[in-house]
Amino acid sequence: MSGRRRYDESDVRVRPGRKGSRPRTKDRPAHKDAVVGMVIAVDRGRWTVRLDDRQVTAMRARELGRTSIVVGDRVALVGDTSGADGSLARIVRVEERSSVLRRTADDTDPYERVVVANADQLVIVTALANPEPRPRMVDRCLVAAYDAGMDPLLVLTKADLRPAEDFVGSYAPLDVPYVVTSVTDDGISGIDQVRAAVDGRISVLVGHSGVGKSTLVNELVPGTDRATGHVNVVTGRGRHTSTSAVALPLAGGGWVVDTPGVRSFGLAHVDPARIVHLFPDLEPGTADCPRGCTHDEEECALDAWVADGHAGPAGPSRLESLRRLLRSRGDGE
Ligand SMILES: Nc1nc2c(ncn2[C@@H]2O[C@H](COP(=O)(O)OP(=O)(O)OP(=O)(O)O)[C@@H](O)[C@H]2O)c(=O)[nH]1
Ligand SMILES: [Zn+2]
Repeated sequence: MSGRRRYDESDVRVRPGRKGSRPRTKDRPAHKDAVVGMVIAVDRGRWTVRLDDRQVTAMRARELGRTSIVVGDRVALVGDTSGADGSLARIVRVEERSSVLRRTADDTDPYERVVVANADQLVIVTALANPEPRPRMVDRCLVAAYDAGMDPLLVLTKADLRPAEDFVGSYAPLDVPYVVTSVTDDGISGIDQVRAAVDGRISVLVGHSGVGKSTLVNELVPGTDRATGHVNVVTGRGRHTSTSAVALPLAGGGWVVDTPGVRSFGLAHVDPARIVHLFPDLEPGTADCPRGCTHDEEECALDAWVADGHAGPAGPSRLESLRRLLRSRGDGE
């Protein structure tokens, strides 16, 4: 069954069927006349695809089997690609992905699934107060971003309620870029910095309810009202779309992908070595670790290495940050 294994781009290209149960079409057409666009919304077996000058509703061609096609995917379309009311195109190919962001499995769905493809930045929105920041959630997002090959950006909202210093301080050893925002009488202070950071890129926004994500999105994407289900902007359908990821066009080029239904990311597959690799100042210190060291255990050689000053004065706080990220994989928050 398709659900037993994780699909990736190589599956998309070479294995159209399910585990060989479906005979591969000998004459699989090259689809030279296909047009390529980006998936901006997915809703009940229909994909909304943005082409240069129009938006097209499409279905998945049978030859693709149950291949996952998600927001951000670049897909080739054939058939009626006019985008006219009631028209339906066929997705016949999914282009190779440059990044995949996975959400974690939940009780009803034991498999990790790709939620967004080809995004290059993960914007982690956290309120400085009301609701209280959740550092462990932020840590998990950071690991997910690094693992997906995406740049992280912290957006710290509601600075009018609490200064950002303490929170920023706890991330200083990680050197994560951040922007501080607050709603004022003249609009949102800090929004220009956010805009500059997302300009021309594909950014995925994550954050818990109430942190001010909609406030930011409404400001970044004029004409979007996330609270009312952004009906007109994307799918032309109703509110239910707001539980799945959706890509919204930025005025200055690029996209923000809102992920209302995504609470957590799958990190179980992340190899500790990949996290250590993000700490080039500490990495050489693992040479003396026992085989299979988790780097969060008594035998870990990093403690002595840092104590000997090899990682400089920032060593201890860097090691603490590394361990925090390593532990965040098991949090499941
Ligand atoms: N004091 C203060 N309040 C803010 C700020 N930004 C947003 N809010 C308020 O916080 C509340 C939640 O904002 P939303 O933008 O709806 O938050 P959200 O993250 O989209 O939350 P959901 O819609 O539940 O997903 C609203 O009452 C906003 O007016 C801010 O910078 N300062
Ligand atoms: Zn170790």
